[in-house]
Amino acid sequence: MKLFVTRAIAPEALQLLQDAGIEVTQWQEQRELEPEELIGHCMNHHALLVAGKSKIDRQFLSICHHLKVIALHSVGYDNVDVPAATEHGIPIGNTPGVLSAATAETAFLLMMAVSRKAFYMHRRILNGEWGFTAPMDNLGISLQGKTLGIFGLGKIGMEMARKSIAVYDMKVIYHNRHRNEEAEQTYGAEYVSFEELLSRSDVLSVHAGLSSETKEKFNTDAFRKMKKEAIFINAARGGIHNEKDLVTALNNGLIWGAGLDVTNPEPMQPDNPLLTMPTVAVLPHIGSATVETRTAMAEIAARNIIAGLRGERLPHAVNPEVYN
Ligand SMILES: NC(=O)C1=CN([C@@H]2O[C@H](COP(=O)(O)OP(=O)(O)OC[C@H]3O[C@@H](n4cnc5c(N)ncnc54)[C@H](OP(=O)(O)O)[C@@H]3O)[C@@H](O)[C@H]2O)C=CC1
Ligand SMILES: O=CC(=O)O
Repeated sequence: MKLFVTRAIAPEALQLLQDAGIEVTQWQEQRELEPEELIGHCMNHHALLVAGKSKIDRQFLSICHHLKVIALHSVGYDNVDVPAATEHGIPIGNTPGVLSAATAETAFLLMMAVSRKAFYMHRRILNGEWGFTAPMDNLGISLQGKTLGIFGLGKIGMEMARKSIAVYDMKVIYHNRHRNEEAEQTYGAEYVSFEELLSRSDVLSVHAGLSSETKEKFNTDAFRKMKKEAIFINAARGGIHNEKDLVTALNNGLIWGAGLDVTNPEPMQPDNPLLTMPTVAVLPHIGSATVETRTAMAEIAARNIIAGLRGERLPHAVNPEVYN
């Protein structure tokens, strides 16, 4: 059985695949595969492991319908046309859970950095602008006891809630489509409407997946309803906010600051005005990027591939309906 992998992944996972007798070809170039190149490789393979942003759309699936399994090296699956995969009988695997702590850590880091203008202060030092430490200079905003609003309180949101309560004794409110009773019991999280989430949050942290429902949910209309002192954090998908509207909201003082691990589009261009704003911190989509987490993600992806090639149920399938 032959597997094509779209990026270099952790060696521990390659070992699992080899032990299972699977022949692995890894794309080694430091660029994303073009769609035609991906199709070309898939024609000669039985399985695909997608590590990166390659689009698995209906056209790709109709050409590569012989694939027995596609495993994502991510929990998010907005790059896949899941209904089309199910129609073609292809199980799609993802990597939930193992990356929740690391991704929440990234959101937490951004929240702290924005609240104390840390990235901006670093840039000023690099420019030789240490300045005076006068009482009213360089002031940030304290997070102690403030209200954290979570849009999409699932596995990563739970970790964000836990850290924010433990460190800053924050009050957690959230908006999902369904109530998260575990979060309500464990963290005293309060379920609120989307409008209330906007109006009450001191920090609003986005942890929902990207879908037609969440696309550009954070736009001028939403930013206008937020507190002027609020911090907006997005460590989920850049498509959930409208970036031009975010720039305008910050410039016009509709909100105070923003921390982004994900941008719209990616990569963010170096001349983007967000990169020079004092109350903005941007990271290049490194949410799950620790050695431990990426190894665990690769191992789950490998286990999904092995199960799929053996005709067994994937340990983590995005489309379990494929087995009906
Ligand atoms: N920056 C990075 O590197 C990383 C980013 N991510 C992103 O984080 C996302 C979340 O991951 P994870 O926590 O594991 O996923 P979960 O499925 O555990 O949580 C997602 C939450 O979002 C809620 N949600 C989904 N749609 C909506 C909606 N339309 N309105 C309100 N709430 C909604 C869901 O609740 P309900 O169904 O009740 O609405 C659920 O609680 C991933 O999809 C991925 O895009 C993940 C890992 C790393
Ligand atoms: O963005 C990363 C993911 O796992 O989803």
